[in-house]
Amino acid sequence: MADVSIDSLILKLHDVNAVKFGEYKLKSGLLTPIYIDLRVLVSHPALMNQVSSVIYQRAQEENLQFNSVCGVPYTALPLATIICSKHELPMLIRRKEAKDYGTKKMVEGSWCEGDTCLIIEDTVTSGSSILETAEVLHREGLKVTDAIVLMDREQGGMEMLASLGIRLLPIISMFKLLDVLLAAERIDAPTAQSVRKFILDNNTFRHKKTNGSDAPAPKKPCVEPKRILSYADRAELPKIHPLASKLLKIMEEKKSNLCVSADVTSNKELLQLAESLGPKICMLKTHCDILKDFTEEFSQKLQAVAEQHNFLIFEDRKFADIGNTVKHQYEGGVFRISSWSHIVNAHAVPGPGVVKGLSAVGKPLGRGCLLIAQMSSQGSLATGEYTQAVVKMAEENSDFVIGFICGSKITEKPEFLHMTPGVQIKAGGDLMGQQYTTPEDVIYNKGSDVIIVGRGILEASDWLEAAESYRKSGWDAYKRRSGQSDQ
Ligand SMILES: O=c1ccn([C@@H]2O[C@H](COP(=O)(O)O)[C@@H](O)[C@H]2O)c(=O)[nH]1
Repeated sequence: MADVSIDSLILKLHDVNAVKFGEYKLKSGLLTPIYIDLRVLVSHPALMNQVSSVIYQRAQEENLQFNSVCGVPYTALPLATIICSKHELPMLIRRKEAKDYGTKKMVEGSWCEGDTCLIIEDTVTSGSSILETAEVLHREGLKVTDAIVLMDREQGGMEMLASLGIRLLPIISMFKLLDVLLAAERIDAPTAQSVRKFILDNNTFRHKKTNGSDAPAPKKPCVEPKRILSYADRAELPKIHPLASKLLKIMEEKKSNLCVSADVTSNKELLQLAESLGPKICMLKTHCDILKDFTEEFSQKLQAVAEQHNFLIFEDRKFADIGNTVKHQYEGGVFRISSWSHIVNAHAVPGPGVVKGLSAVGKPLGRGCLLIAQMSSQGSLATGEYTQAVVKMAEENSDFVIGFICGSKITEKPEFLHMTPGVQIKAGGDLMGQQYTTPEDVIYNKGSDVIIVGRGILEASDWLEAAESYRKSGWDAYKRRSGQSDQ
């Protein structure tokens, strides 16, 4: 990053009272225990310059291609001005109200039809201000694909914008800010905890989409919607990984985006589950280390059932060590996972070495890997900047990484598959922090591709009936999303 580290930037923002703790009202009317007031920056020119440099540097690091820059009025306007002036970039100004004289334009500046404009924002909660600006720019014939924000409150803005084709790139995310202020003893642990709880409890995207009849009608996207490719279209993409292509074809053929999480503890039960639910699923997820009697013979039988019913096996091993260690864990030991599992997954925490190690074993076998970009459990640290870094890691290793474990669509690249656990017919949770959302929410609202369901099926009195009901919900949501609903 630019001249300053993110940690010192956070402390400087706290010094100038741009981060306030107490009780404040958000644009939505909601009371919040933390308020980010970046309007104060105009009185601190050195800090203003530092913030502008960090934003510009982010655009450089991401290699963003754009023709102009537009700051969301008003706080981000001077930031955009400094960046454009220093780097001689064309700037556009979005008016909040049209003039009632002269040109009556809503956007000031010059541009050509089809130009791409980079949006800059100071703080994001729901993403609605960025969306309003993007809509105005779009009406003027401009494209918006990316927005850089200094402070992401991590309350669903990123997901909402992603669902409309705008990637949000945050410099500071709320959880990072809290960690830094806590470590520097600027706030105490109960304050940090109460803010974390507020953020997790008030996700504007999840709330709007899952709140049924109380929720306001979803805003019609005014940003040019990207053409929604079907699973079958995506299976034929020139850059698609062969295993991802195979899975997409299975999904289309079996009309199923259901992955059953086979969290049972004996070989016999697991084989029974695979045999009975095989026709309903595109993928079976295992945790081989919870089986009390795993044998190589069992793994061979499981492969035969997968072959017979045309589904893939995904061992949810969540590798998270250095490359050399995961290579051994994947290939050897009691489980010899690479010999029977088509897909495995990994945390990105160790850095790209974890993918290199797994890829050394899996790539020659035609296997694929999912990176864990988000988790369904409450308080997960895999959010914001971390999630974005995981997407980048996947893009850099797309010869082996075929997609993500995530809560919602996190990249617009159609070659990557999005798979979401924490799914039940009713939203809710368990006593150990698991959070559930519905098949409709995951596939239709959040744009994921595959629902991963465990106890929603395993605890039902009739596994087959429950699996069919999840298959149907997931498939109907996909059909509605791609505008092919026949309901
Ligand atoms: O973020 C994650 C990642 C993995 N899982 C796994 O999915 C299943 C979910 O089981 P349910 O019974 O449907 O809760 C389970 O195997 C987890 O290990 C997840 O839940 N969240």
